[in-house]
Amino acid sequence: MGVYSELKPHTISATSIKKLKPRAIIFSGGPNSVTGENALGVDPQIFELGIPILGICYGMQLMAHDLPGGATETADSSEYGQAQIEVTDQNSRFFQNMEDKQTVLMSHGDFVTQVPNGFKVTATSDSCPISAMADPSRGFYAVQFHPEVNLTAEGREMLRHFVFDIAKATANWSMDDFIADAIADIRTTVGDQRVILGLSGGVDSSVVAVLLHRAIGNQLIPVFVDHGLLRKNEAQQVLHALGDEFGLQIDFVDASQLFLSKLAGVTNPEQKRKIVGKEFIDTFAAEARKYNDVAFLAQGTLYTDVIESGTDTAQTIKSHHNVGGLPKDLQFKLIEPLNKLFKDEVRELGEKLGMPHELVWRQPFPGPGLSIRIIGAVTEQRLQLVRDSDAILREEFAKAGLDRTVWQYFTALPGIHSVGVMGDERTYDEAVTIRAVTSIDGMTAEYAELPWEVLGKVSKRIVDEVSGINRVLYDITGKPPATIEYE
Ligand SMILES: Nc1ncnc2c1ncn2[C@@H]1O[C@H](COP(=O)(O)OP(=O)(O)OP(=O)(O)O)[C@@H](O)[C@H]1O
Ligand SMILES: O=c1[nH]c(=O)c2[nH+]cn([C@@H]3O[C@H](COP(=O)(O)O)[C@@H](O)[C@H]3O)c2[nH]1
Ligand SMILES: NC(=O)CC[C@H](N)C(=O)O
Ligand SMILES: [Mg+2]
Repeated sequence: MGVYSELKPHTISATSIKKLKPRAIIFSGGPNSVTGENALGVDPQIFELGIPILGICYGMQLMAHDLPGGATETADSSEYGQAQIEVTDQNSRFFQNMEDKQTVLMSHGDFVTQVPNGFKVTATSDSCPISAMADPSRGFYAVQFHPEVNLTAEGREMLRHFVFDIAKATANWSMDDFIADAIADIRTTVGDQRVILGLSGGVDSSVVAVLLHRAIGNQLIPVFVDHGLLRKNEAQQVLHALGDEFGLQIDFVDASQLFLSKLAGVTNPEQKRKIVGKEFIDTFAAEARKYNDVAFLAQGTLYTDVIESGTDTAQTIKSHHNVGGLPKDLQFKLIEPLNKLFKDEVRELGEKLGMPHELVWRQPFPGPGLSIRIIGAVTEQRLQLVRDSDAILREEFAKAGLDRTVWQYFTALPGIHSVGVMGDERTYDEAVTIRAVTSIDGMTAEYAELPWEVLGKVSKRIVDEVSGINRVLYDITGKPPATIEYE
């Protein structure tokens, strides 16, 4: 929204907050329970600062738990997914000028059962009678649902009401400030040393490449690793797009045999991710040894990667190879200019930096590549199945124009074998699933509604052309409760 903001841990004292002179405080959600052993609390003086507070999910439950008169309890059944709420307070500034019925994302097991003194209920639903509450006299607002995710249809508007109408913040922070600050920062940190950049051909690392190139020119060494887990023809395409066309001097390393040998027989998803993380670092280190002054490793790490990998207060959902998958004794200092941004912000940045449209809007591809799309052990043969089926899917999506509307789409091997009959012969082969989602930042996603015709064509082609696949499934789960990738 163009408002400068900072993320702080729940342990920050009211005195430290006061020194920062914030316009408002937002308490985020979290996996713990405010009534449980591992509850994360705040300094009670925070409520006396006279600063507006918005509590979201855990944040709301915390307000009800800490403020006199309120209560939070764990109910018998949880609520995960989109829900309809009804705004009951027409004068609420949080919901001003909005329809009474709102579609929101609920993701909780605890419920506020009594609003604290001074609060009133501002929205309700059958499954969550206190869906929102407010005490406008103190500037305290709270919602059980998640206005910060795109599955809450009017969430952004609600947040705007809080930020601008209630907290009276001003929008004076822009991507241009971000570019200038990031470049200045990189120059100060790096001095005259060299930086290795993990370059994947994806949006994030390409944006980092442009920022670094502007900041330190030829002190940058972009390294692109083929770990044997890339998509069909990907290595050639990346070298062509970023090397030949974009003009980067890319250091290309074929480490596929090494990665595949380390992954052999490994089935645990977290273990796979850690192996990939470590092998990447070892590969970068081997490249760094060719020069004598490389102290830094730059990566296109986004905030999503950080938060999903787990922090002091956020649970590990999956260890992204570039964060949670890094070895403990990392020999590089990290440069990660995008680690507070989300994908949509990085794309905006890419556009501002004048990067090619196809690159900026390329679908994300995870660093561990096809290894996390193969449930069970990764073998050359199974890689071939997922690689060939994915190439067919991408080709058909491009023909149908779906590559422009679907956020991410790929095939995966769920590890199911089933009986088929092909040419009068019995088969007992693997199934492949199609995953296609719409999203904005990858934090939440919905399965894409695809034309049957396209699905049918993809299914037929995969079974006809990829020997070893006899069944094609379509995954219709959102995130939450699933995630986009399979591991
Ligand atoms: N094959 C690779 N070679 C070198 N570095 C890589 C490779 N794959 C991933 N990385 C590093 O890991 C980081 C995280 O990967 P991630 O897939 O999230 O970002 P990306 O590839 O830059 O963008 P996108 O999300 O669009 O695929 C990258 O930004 C890059 O620094
Ligand atoms: O570079 C990456 N390293 C990883 O380890 C990783 N895991 C997931 N992803 C990508 O992140 C987004 C959210 O993924 P999930 O819903 O599967 O958690 C999706 O866009 C995923 O493709 C990764 N990217
Ligand atoms: N998303 C959240 O903040 C969840 C809060 C709490 N863990 C609950 O289940 O109700
Ligand atoms: Mg990638």
